[in-house]
Amino acid sequence: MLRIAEVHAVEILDSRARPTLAVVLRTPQGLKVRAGVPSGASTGRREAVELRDGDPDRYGGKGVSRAVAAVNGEIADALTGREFDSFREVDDALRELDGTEDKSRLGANALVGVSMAAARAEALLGDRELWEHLAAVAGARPRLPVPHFNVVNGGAHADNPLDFQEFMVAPLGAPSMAEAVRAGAEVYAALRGRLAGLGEPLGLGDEGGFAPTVTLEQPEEVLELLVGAIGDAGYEAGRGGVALALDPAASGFAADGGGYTVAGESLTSDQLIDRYEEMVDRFPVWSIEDGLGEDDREGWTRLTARLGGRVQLVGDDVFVTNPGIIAEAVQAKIGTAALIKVNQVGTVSETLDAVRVCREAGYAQMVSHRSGETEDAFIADLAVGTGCGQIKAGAPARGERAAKYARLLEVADARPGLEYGWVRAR
Ligand SMILES: C=C(OP(=O)(O)O)C(=O)O
Ligand SMILES: [Mg+2]
Repeated sequence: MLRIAEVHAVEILDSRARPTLAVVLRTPQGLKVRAGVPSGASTGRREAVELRDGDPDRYGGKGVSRAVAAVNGEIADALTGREFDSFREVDDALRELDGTEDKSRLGANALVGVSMAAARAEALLGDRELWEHLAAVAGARPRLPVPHFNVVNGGAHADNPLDFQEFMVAPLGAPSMAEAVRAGAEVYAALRGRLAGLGEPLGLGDEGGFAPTVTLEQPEEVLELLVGAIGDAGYEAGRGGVALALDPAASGFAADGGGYTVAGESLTSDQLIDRYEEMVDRFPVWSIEDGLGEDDREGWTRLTARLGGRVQLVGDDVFVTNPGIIAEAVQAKIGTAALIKVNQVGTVSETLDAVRVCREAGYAQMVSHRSGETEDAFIADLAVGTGCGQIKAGAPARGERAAKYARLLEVADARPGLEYGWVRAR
């Protein structure tokens, strides 16, 4: 039973110095919880709509005063003093109040902050850790996820020539959460040394990975560098040690008339698939997210048929954490896994529904941060609670990313019995 005494939003800044919301929720028992709302840059077209003010004189139109006002006005009026059986009922009330398919009236950023806070309050009221509560609600077996550290940034997350957005290292073979985080940090340090040796500036992209501007243009050059850095740090590059994962975020370099442009070269979908196949042959790449654009559904089906047996194919822009869209994609044989982002669908309970649809279809899941983050580590608990076995939360540097890894370490330390690692979806 969850009774809401007060819900209140404050405008804060995210990790890109853009406004977002912090939501504070109080219960009559004197409990106070807080949630920070993340925000993406390379968003899928069918994501739930983040409400921005559009006033060019404030934050270039990116202000959130309308979303803040929605929480402090309509949402607070509707929820305060009410008693709910569960946070799912709070989510239902939020959706009903908003009244749109895409949550555009009150804003998915307003809704998701309240939803996260409600889930957190309910966990505390039941004297449970958030991950324990989410596991109970989802009917899942909790597990510590393989962290995917985004160590080189490009695309929409960096001002550099790299078209691929994310180059990640994933310690699939680590024996524990603590060893996985250590591997991520040691590879990051080794990579820093290699980049310095190349004369690259050591500036960072939005997710805390390096953003080389001078010597690297082709994705294969970055993969080669990463294999070198993994070796420098004393690890084996591969599934038994530290593997590689990509999020090209291909919608970001899709050409207008169809096809793609990578490092100035025009490629058809099939040529880009050939290129991925060569990467998988040459490098220990174990997972590719958004290898093709969200509108290239036929290409996605061919990509899945060709590479789905060799490498995990994760849908992000193409699935947008939407249970209905994922169910359609399963029918169309698109991808083998889904990225799971709470703000992409706009409530925690719909996020758990998306995870369930994946699980039933034998699709793997990777819980994800956004490129604009706060210090809130909700997704660490979500990853553990759903037992999905995978998380991506950026580089092992910068407070807003490190906070997620810190929370995973804290859970691992408190519950030595929890297993670490990736799980085959079926
Ligand atoms: C985390 C991502 O970036 P953003 O938050 O900008 O969508 C992503 O594309 O997976
Ligand atoms: Mg992505």
